[in-house]
Amino acid sequence: MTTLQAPPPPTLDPTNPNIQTWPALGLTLITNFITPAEEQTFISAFHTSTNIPPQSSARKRLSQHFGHHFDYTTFGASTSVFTPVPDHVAAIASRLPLREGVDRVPDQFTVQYYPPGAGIPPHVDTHSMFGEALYSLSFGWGVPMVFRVAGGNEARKMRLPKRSLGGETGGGGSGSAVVEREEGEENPSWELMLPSRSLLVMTGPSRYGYTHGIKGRKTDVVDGVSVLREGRYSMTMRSVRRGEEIGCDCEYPGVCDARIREELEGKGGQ
Ligand SMILES: O=C(O)CCC(=O)C(=O)O
Ligand SMILES: [Fe+2]
Repeated sequence: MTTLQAPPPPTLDPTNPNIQTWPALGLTLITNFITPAEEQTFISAFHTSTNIPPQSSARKRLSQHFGHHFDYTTFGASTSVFTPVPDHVAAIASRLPLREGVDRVPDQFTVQYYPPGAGIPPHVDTHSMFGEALYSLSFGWGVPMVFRVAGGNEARKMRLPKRSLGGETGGGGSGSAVVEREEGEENPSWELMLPSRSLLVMTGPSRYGYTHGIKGRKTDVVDGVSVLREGRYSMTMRSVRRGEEIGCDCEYPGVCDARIREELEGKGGQ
């Protein structure tokens, strides 16, 4: 059991107590983003759907995809596997906060179920394949998400010839390679509680220059009280980059797949 390390203080929206932002990080958390009734719809839909792969272990994460599936070999969107987006998912997508002229309505959706105790290793979602804004809706239960400044260790792992793949039971995120942290490397990190029915929006530094992950543990300390985790669900929403849009010019070349590809191709003498 680990105690939460507090995130930097948020900026509060004077007109809406549900909105907390960290402008320097490009991070926003909106509580009560969906109603309890919508949450129930999502949970029942997940359990009655037919496109969830068989669970290899009751303790592992389960993923379900809508739109172009996430391809765990390219870390991008599948060009061939597509599942139509159900109405309850499209309804949420249509009310996401978009920055005018910058963000597009997401067209790829990954619903994941985390049994109690399950987590997701720290990772950086693939920069080049998806639009900047990543949206994650939490439901069923609240858990803390760990953010850590991506450093040399992440950069090294991303340069390995064969990266670990996160499949249905996943190592890494549904949008990335796994980044395991090595001992002795302690970049600044903190945990942000993602309450059930909240929406997290990652842009800028939190999207490109930080890893995010969820510790696999049975208990969380919330407001000083130890609570047993229950099953948590999330829906990650991304917009797929296509053709000329694929690429990235972020300020974090060390953990940018587009830059790493260029660098490795350069080394290969092309
Ligand atoms: O469960 C979440 O909130 C985040 C999942 C995630 O990071 C991913 O799918 O890439
Ligand atoms: Fe992720």
